[in-house]
Amino acid sequence: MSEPKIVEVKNVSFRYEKEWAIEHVNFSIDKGQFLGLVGPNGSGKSTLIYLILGLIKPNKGSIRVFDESITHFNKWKEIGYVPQKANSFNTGFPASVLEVVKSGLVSRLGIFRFLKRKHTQKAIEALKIVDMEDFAKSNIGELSGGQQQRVFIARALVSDPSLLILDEPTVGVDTKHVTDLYDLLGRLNKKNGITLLMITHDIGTITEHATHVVSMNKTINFYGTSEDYNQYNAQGSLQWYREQSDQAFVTTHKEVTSDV
Ligand SMILES: Nc1ncnc2c1ncn2[C@@H]1O[C@H](COP(=O)(O)OP(=O)(O)OP(=O)(O)O)[C@@H](O)[C@H]1O
Repeated sequence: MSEPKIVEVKNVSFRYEKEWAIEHVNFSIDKGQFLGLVGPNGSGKSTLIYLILGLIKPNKGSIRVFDESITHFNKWKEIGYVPQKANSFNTGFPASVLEVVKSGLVSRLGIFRFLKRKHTQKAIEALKIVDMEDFAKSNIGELSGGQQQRVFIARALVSDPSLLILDEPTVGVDTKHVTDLYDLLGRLNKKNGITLLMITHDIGTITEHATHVVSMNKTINFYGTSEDYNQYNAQGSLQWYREQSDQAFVTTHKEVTSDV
């Protein structure tokens, strides 16, 4: 029997007011995948993430996370979330790196439980994963954009999630540190076994890091492996889909004729 999906989005449509923000979206994420979600501004990427996080409800279709309907799901510690522009603290922001990471242990129910020593220990462990333990006592506002982003990843990792969702983590991070950030994400995925879903505008480089890609503009234009996405881009969508349907025809034809 195949393993249950980590995320399963089935025929989902959502509108904020009159306009549909996303329509008939279908895709799933298996355990261990690193899925890059790409698309132009306003194409519905963040909306899709809010739906997966249960923050808004689909008007049509259904979503399952960890093999449970999103409407009943309550194991939120399984999901770490790094929101868009998390790294925008100014130098005056009065919180230490350790405090920011510990705040990731506040549950969605708002129970404030993070003052215990073991929680400090958990936060330090999360900072170690992102190579930021030396900055535990620093003020968050004193760090660079890339360093702040690592702290926010540590904040999302502090509850040991199996799925990490990141909304454009490379925005505001300089080129050298973008490479470091991708190395970190690769390590979390391959070494720590964390499934990743990441919104990005790095269309040129995402396939070097992600195993799978969803490209959307309200509806899904492409969903498949990074290898196939490179071919899809190289050939143009029309040619690519033509070849796919030709191949499907040949396969089906072979199956049918060999059955005769
Ligand atoms: N709270 C809201 N109320 C009404 N419309 C909204 C709201 N949030 C987003 N929208 C609209 O929904 C559509 C999808 O927006 P969304 O933020 O999901 O796109 P996105 O792909 O994440 O964009 P970006 O790459 O710019 O972050 C856009 O047309 C946007 O204007």
